Amino acid sequence: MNKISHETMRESSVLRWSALILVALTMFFAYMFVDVLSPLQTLLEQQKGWTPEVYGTFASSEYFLNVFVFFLFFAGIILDKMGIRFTGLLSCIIMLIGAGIKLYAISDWFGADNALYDLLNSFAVSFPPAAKLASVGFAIFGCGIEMAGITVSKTIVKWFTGKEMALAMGLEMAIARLGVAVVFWISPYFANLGTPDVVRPVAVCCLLLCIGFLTFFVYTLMDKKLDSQDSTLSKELDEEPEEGFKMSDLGKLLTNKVYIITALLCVLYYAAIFPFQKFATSMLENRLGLSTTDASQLFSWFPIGAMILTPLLGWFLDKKGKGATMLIFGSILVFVCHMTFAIYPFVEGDSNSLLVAYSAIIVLGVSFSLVPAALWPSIPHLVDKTYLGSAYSIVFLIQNFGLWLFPIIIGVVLDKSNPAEVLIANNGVYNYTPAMLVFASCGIFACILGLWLKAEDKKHGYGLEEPNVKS
Ligand SMILES: NCCCC[C@H](N)C(=O)NCC(=O)O
Repeated sequence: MNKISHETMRESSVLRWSALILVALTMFFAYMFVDVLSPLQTLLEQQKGWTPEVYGTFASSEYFLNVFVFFLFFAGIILDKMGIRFTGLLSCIIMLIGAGIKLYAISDWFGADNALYDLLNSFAVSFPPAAKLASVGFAIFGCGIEMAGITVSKTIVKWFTGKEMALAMGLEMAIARLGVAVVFWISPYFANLGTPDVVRPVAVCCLLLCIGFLTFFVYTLMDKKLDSQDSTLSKELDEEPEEGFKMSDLGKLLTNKVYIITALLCVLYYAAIFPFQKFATSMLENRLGLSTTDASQLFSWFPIGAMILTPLLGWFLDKKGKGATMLIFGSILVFVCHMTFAIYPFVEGDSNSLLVAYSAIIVLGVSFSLVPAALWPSIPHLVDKTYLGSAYSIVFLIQNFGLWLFPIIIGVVLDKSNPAEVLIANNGVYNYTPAMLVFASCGIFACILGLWLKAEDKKHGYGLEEPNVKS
């Protein structure tokens, strides 16, 4: 009898980690694009007249189509039906189209003599036409990045199941966080290179997105080879092919209590992170009296902290487990950080105030390592792998609802808590306390859900507290 070799590309650690780096680079450039305007809120207000409410609505548009046209739901089905290569490339193309529209919208080419400009100027006049078109572009881009996100999660499960899965997910997120940190440095730099201008950094990030497309393309060559090795192996072992996604699987997902608790924890936790990221620079400018560049560089320690710790915590989860406990601690820390920014009596130019702000940002970075490192590798413990793509897409869909809603809520809270006369009396300095209390409350609710999840895991043994690597 012939001896069957079980060796595939995933057994080579060099190839496995190379695959990870290629897809992680795609996410690196995508995350850079997401936050390219985040450090420039003040410049957008000065140059383009985008008030906090306009800016908040624009920031939330990234998630609009995913939530209200259910794009993420379809993305999950496309991923489970069409596979990683098709879905990944499609997501890159969608990101490029959306990014191009956003760039055009904020550029000088889109001006008053343009028919589309006039059309967009004919309704909701308090929302500038450039912000409207930029929001459309960002909404399209948002479909692409979320589709890429679920594709990359499934890719990691494909290459790393039974191996260093949490470490790989942690490393992928660390590379994405590096993208955010980098953009918080380079965006104000490019904006201020010459006459201050918001278009320059966006153009640079559009170019970088093209590199992300290329790295994913190279990955598809590896993916194709792995699929052919897997199908040869299945034939030799006489295994039944996998059935793939069925509509009935959706019912199974939505009635899976522990999966729904995880999704709700995800929406509340991330609502306190990504929407905060959009307002953080401006919050630090207003609370500490910092310049845009200083505020942006201070905030960049948040993704840097998360970048350093996420892979370490992923490694810890692989070896020691304790995933549900990590979710609880991470939620407590997000609360601590936001409460600090809500109530600490910061004084402009005071070194203690600066120390407190740095500490709170680092605490947030630690939190943002604990939760993602534990959350995403927990999904394969809770659902069947035949509909894993859809499982990730539904969690992202629920999460996206929060990510859409919260920038709008925060924009409105900021406008309402800073009426024009108060703002003038405060020399244009915004009061951020009510907005930060909204973010802090998300941490409390996420913590309660974390405790519930841990109790369910203890009762039913999903393995959330178990290590991933089976020795
Ligand atoms: N603005 C980028 C949002 C990406 C959200 C994505 N659904 C996600 O949660 N990714 C995992 C992470 O921790 O970044």
